Amino acid sequence: MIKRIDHPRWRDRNKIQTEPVVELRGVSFAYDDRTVLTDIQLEIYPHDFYGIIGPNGSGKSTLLKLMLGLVTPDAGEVLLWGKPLTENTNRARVGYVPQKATAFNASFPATVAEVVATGRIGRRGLFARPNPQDREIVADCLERVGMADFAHRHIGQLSGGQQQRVFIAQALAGEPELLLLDEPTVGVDSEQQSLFYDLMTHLNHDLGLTIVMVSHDIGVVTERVNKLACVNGRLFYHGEVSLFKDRQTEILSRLYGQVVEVVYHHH
Ligand SMILES: Nc1ncnc2c1ncn2[C@@H]1O[C@H](COP(=O)(O)OP(=O)(O)OP(=O)(O)O)[C@@H](O)[C@H]1O
Repeated sequence: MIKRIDHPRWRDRNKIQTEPVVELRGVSFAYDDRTVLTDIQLEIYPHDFYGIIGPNGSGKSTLLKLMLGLVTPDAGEVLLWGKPLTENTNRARVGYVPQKATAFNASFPATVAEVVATGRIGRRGLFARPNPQDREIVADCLERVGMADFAHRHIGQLSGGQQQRVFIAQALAGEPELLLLDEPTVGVDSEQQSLFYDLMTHLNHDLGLTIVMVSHDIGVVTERVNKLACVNGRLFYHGEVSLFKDRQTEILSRLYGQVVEVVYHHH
């Protein structure tokens, strides 16, 4: 699975990448008549590890859904790799781990390997039988997330943190170049959380995967991502984390409407 991602254009990290992977141009969106996002303008570039933070109900998940084409903007445009989403034939290049993916019924009748194999559907079609290459990719993705030993266990019998790794493997099985994750560390203990971020850093640095992640935990996120969007109906900040940190108190108090103390976890 790495071969396709590990293309020379991904390897040369010093080369200036001019085309954003994701671009939102003046995007507004309402559920029925309730406006959730207004005039969102942002670009996400190859190799970005991009965090999205904001209060509850501020439109973070909706922002990801716009990038995925699960909802369509009322105004403005969403582009992936320079093409409007409506014309995009490359959705298979995007991996998605939705919110609460880990709230799994313990009796769900599927093994870890079967769940990860469903991540191949975008590549080989719904009814095609898995071939040896599919099986190799599934095994490789489980290995990558440290879950190879659990391949034949039932998904419902795993802990939240283990299930989370399986769903990341499922997304990776589609060989994405862009990985979108919605609150992936909710309900995961701090040790698993740290391992999760190590895995994301590995995928981002070593495989050149572009990662966009919604999170509540400002302290951890700002230690790990390189770019950040602060959203609450509109964008309050969008850009380098280093520049965010210089103005963090002011940005966060505008974003949350109160003074916010950021807790940093040191491991
Ligand atoms: N399918 C839907 N239909 C109607 N309203 C919705 C729908 N999905 C979300 N909303 C509303 O839109 C607003 C933004 O929701 P969204 O899930 O994008 O926020 P969020 O920042 O991800 O929230 P949280 O941090 O609580 O997960 C919320 O007020 C929510 O209640």
